[in-house]
Amino acid sequence: MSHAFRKVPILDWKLIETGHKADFISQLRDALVTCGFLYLQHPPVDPELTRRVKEYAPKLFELPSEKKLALRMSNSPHFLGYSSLGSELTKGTVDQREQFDFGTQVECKWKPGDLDYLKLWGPPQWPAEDDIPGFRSTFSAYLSQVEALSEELTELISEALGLGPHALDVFFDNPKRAMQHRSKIVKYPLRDGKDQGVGPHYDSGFLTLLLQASDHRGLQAQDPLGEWIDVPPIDDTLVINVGKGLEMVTQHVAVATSHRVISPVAGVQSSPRYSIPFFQTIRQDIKLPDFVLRVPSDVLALRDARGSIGKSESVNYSEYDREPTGKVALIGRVKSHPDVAERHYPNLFKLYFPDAA
Ligand SMILES: O=C(O)CCC(=O)C(=O)O
Ligand SMILES: [Fe+2]
Repeated sequence: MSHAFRKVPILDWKLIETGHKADFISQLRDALVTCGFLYLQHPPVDPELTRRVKEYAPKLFELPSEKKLALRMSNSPHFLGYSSLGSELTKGTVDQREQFDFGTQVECKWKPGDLDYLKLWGPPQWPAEDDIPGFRSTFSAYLSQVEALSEELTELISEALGLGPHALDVFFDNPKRAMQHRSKIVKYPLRDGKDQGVGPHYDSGFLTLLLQASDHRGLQAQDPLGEWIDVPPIDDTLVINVGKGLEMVTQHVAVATSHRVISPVAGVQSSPRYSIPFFQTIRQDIKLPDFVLRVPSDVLALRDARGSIGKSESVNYSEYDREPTGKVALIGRVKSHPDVAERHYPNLFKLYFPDAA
């Protein structure tokens, strides 16, 4: 028997800042087990920085088309850059969104002869400073604060699972800041019908920290009974959700939840929706089944009391069973962005799109 969650829980970071960590951890455990989604209210990210990042989002898409296309993702073996409307697939269906993929700043370590997935991390394509003054430094400062928050959250999650605060360190490189986390700025334009902004999917890594950058509904999470639950924007919050990687290493105690975005409807809404997810990545070189955590039995009992998770139509990440995490991430990118794959990973492109001309 599974339980519906109906509403996404709201956790207040002020509990951490005012010495109520135990309460926060207990609410966190509950959210991880039952929902896999939560709002984090009053996150430790400078509100002024968040405000400026939100303000930049529409401006980025107002750049002239030729400037956007000069940053097209197919320039980049790292799958970083601009994707025009309709160029991305979720489970074979076109998503109605336009986006810029960025990441924390790293150099590409790949050299000829290395494994192909090592090419996945590398420098983002930034717009020219003159075209959008202050954007790069503002967004980089935001990413750095969200990255720090993601690190704090992984420690709290570890404690919520009854493990020491450092039990999840094994999933990150040392130093952590040598890793590339990804983030993107997404625009969902107005559509005429009930269009797929982004189709039902799970996130692949550990945690996603999402800033809803405009006042639109549209994001929905699927509860275990298959119902789509609204996750509307709430002021001064980030939406945090569990990815398939975290679910797997916690023996499915923390649950990855399928989610989607319905496009804003012309006539009902008057402007596009914007959002800014930050995807926390994990070390590229390990196979997750080799690193499953020894979660204590009282916490496993919470999972068992929750019951099984309903099957859904979402994209899944069965490759985790046999491939290192870096390869799983690369395969995910190949499936979503075939044009980039065709240019930079022709063998994988042929494997996943055998019918392409
Ligand atoms: O735009 C959103 O609110 C969610 C986007 C999302 O789920 C994703 O890009 O993985
Ligand atoms: Fe997602």
